Amino acid sequence: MAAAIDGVFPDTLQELVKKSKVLVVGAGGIGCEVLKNLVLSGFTDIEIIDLDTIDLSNLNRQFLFHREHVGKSKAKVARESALSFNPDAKITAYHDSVTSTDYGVTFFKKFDLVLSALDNRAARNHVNRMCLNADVPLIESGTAGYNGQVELIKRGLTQCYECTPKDKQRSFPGCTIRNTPSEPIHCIVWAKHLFNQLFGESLEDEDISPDAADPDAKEKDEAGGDAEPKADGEEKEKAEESKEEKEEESKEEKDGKEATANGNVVRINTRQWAKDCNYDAGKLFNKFFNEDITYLLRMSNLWKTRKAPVPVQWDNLLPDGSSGDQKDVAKQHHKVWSIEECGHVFANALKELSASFLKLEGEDTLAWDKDDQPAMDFVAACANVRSHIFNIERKSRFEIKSMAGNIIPAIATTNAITAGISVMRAFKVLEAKWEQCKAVYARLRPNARNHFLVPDASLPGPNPNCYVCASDPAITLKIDTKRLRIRELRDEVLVKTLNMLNPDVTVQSNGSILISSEEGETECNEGKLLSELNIVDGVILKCDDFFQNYELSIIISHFDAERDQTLFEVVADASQLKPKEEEQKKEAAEEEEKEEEQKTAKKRSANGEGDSKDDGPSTSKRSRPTEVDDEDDDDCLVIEEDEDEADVVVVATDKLSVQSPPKVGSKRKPSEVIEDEDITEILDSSDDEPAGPTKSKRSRLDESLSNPVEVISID
Ligand SMILES: Nc1ncnc2c1ncn2[C@@H]1O[C@H](COP(=O)(O)OP(=O)(O)OP(=O)(O)O)[C@@H](O)[C@H]1O
Ligand SMILES: [Zn+2]
Repeated sequence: MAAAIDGVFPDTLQELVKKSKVLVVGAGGIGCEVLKNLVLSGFTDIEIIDLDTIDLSNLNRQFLFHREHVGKSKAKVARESALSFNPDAKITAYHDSVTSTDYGVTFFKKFDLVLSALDNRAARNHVNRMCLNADVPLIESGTAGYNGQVELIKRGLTQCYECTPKDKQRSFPGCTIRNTPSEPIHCIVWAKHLFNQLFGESLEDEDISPDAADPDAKEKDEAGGDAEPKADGEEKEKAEESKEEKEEESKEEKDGKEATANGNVVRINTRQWAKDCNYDAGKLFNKFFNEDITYLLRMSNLWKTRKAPVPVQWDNLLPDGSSGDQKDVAKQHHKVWSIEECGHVFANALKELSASFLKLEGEDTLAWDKDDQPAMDFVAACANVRSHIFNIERKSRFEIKSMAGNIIPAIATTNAITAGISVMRAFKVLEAKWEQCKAVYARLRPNARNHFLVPDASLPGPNPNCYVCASDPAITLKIDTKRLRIRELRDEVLVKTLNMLNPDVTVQSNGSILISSEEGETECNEGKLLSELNIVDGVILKCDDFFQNYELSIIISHFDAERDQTLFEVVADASQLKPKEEEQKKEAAEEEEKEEEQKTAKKRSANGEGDSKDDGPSTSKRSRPTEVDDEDDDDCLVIEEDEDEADVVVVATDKLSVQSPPKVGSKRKPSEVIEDEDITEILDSSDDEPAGPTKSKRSRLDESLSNPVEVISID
């Protein structure tokens, strides 16, 4: 405990360190380093939480763990190892998710400071909300490869984690994944879904079979609208059949289809069907890569402007029933496997996965994990076969692993530097030297002043429009109310996008309950479209997450989504949604301006002055502080705070505003629930917009909404 030695720290800081209670969230790459630093700095009252167990692949950078710890709780082993630095420290470890209801606001209030070392946005958002509620300073950190970032979040003083919109996580529409992939990632996502359909948690919106209701597959009439497909041939039949099926089956598991002798289609569950086939590699391969592709080819409209896929047959691929014993192929991680090799890998992985799956005896499912060899082999092989079929470049297993896991390789040094900065920031927080707690960015290349660590120029204050930390948060939800269902509003919008845990939603105008956090209370609403319940343009919803002590108003703004468009978009700052008239005026003014510019440019080029530079439209959107331009960096060898980071680029910030105290939880009692009949009655009484049938027959939620592909970012 070097820092506890007299003279290392000023006495006051030494005292503060000794008597502070801190929480570390995450015991991975950064968390292990943070814990070690805290203990070595003299902190003696620490709690640490991590939901995971130690994986072999963690050992190259998580130095509190060793080979014998593989499979054990990260938090618990981290605690044991850290105690070896100071056996007198009191460290409590929780092998649990920080989002569990066991760790509510009261739990967070115990701490003087929270240091988060997480790897995903959902958990970060949650910790952010808990710290705001408990009014505990949070030091938030993250790394991505050589880039690292540490920032302080303190209620009323700084931006919170959700004050600035984050880059959209990359996601793909369902019909692109199921019908018209054009990039390797589309095939990788499809292969992961296939894994889940066979062995994992099978989600309806991860269906891998062709989507016959794809609007692109329909004929367009002269006006450009949707027309029914041609009445002749199987195509129509299939589309009709699928339409009906989709309408009737929405919930239950589905997928496999087999034609009986009399031409009827018997629906069977893909998972069950695969089991019934004894996981015969040839049969499964032919279904996914031959029959389903042949079916897709019948949707001829899809291939008018695209290159048509070419089905692959197992027997042509691996003649003579070749069993696929080439085990070593799968070990060639950097090689791009041939299609035959993919076939071998597929067969071997299928054998292993099905054996593991059957051992579970229907009680559980397998979880896809990039570090699980057969699971990764399976996805790599299937993704490549599909890529081959759609004439997309194939990738090596190594590349696919990185794309499937969205991995930017973790760099131990960056983690160590970032954790070091986190703990140095912790000292400043304890001393309440807030101005010295500016965010710091670690970067690969030195800036013009030869610095690798660059602090922000200022401590950005809270965004008054933030939908989390503002005193009365509200968002506008642009949403296709004719295609999105209440269940999707809850799961995709409120939980996945707005990060609530278990929301209650009421309609502001009449208090009717749309979504209840009590199980079963509003089940009858779940399958209904928003528009069916008169949740249409202009309606305001009140959302309340009791556990997060979080209330949010949602203003519904309806739009008709196009085929490849996601069905909703959260607009945190309502001023971005200009009234239509104003928008038109603005567009007209811009148009005029453009014409004017063009005229000037023409004149200039006529005068030999060259083209004018188009700087593109300006945006008033605030962005998260990003790394500063090299030329703009100032003396900032970090940590020893320089007060004069003068010409560092400053991201527009709002003035500090004092937060209102956290709201007292006001859990609604079940007795206040309005029965379904009431809802129907109230909703029917509104004539804002008729609850007409949906335009598109697709009943599925776009892939993009249901399975955002996470991209690790350091924000
Ligand atoms: N909700 C959560 N509650 C508690 N811990 C969490 C939660 N979400 C993520 N974590 C933990 O945060 C840590 C982040 O560490 P890190 O980024 O090094 O990830 P990793 O899983 O150890 O490594 P990699 O993802 O590169 O294999 C992980 O140990 C992870 O288990
Ligand atoms: Zn905020």
